[in-house]
Amino acid sequence: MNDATPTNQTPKIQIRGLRKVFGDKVILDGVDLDVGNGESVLVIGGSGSGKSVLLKCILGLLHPDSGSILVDGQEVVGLYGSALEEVRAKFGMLFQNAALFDSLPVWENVAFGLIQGKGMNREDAKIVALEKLASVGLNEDVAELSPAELSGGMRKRVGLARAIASNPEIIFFDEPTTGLDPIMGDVIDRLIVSCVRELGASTLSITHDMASARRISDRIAMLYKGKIIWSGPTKSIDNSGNPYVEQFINGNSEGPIQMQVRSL
Ligand SMILES: Nc1ncnc2c1ncn2[C@@H]1O[C@H](COP(=O)(O)OP(=O)(O)OP(=O)(O)O)[C@@H](O)[C@H]1O
Repeated sequence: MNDATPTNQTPKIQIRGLRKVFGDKVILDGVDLDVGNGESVLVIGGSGSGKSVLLKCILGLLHPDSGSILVDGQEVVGLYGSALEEVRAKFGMLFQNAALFDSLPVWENVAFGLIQGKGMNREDAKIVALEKLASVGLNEDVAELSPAELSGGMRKRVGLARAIASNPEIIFFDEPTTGLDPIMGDVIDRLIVSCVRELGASTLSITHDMASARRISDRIAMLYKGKIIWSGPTKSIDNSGNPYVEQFINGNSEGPIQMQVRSL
C-alpha cells in the first residue's frame, strides 16, 4: 500500500518498505507511512505489533534490515555519528513513563538536552526550561522539585516541557496518557495539541487510548502483521470499512485479529 501524503510538499517523514526482523520474527514487513509537514499521525496496533520498533528505527536506535526512511527528504537509514545526531536534533520525544531523572530537579530535566546536547549554558537553559514549564502550566516552585515529588499528571507535563524544550520540528508521543485518569488524560492531550500547534511541529504518536488518539491526531494508521493495513483521517475512523480497524477501535476479542493468548 502506498500511503499518500495530504499535500504536495515533501513529507516531513517518508517511510517505504521498512523491514525489521528479530531472529525468525518478522516485526516490520514493508511499512509504508508518511507524516506530512505539520501533520499529526498516530499509529495504532495490538501489543507487540511493532509500533515502538517503528519509532526506534526512525530515531536510528534500531537498524532496519531494509527499506527507506526519509526525514525532510534525507535518508536516515545507515546514518551514524554526527550525521545521525544532526537528524535527531529535529526530534523531541515524550516517553511513556516520562523517563525523568529523579536525581535532577524538574527544571534540569527539562533543560537536560539543551545543556548536554546543544551545549547551552545553564543559566540560559534554565530560562528556556522555566518558559517551557510555564507553557505546560507549571510554575517556578515546581521547577525546583524532584520528579519523585510529582503526581503522574505533573510528570507528564514535565515530560512534555522537555519534549518541546528545543523547539523540535518533529515530536514523537509514546503512550502520552498511559497511567493517567481520563480527565487528566484530556488535560494532557489538550496541552499536547496546543504546544504542537504553537511550534508548527509534525508528530508521530503511538497509543492504545482511542480517546487520546482521536484528540491528538489528524490521521490514524493501523499496523498489523508488519504492514500499515489502513490509514485515513481521524474523523473517519468510525467509518473505516476495515474489519481490523473496527475490531481494534471497538476493543472486540472476536474478529479477524487473532490475539496470541498463551495458556498457562
Ligand atoms: N531489541 C529487540 N530484540 C528482540 N526483539 C525485540 C526487540 N525490540 C522489540 N522486539 C520484539 O518486537 C515485537 C514488537 O515490539 P514493540 O515493542 O515494537 O511492540 P509495540 O507494538 O510497541 O507493543 P506495545 O503496544 O505492547 O508497547 C515484540 O515481539 C518484541 O518482543
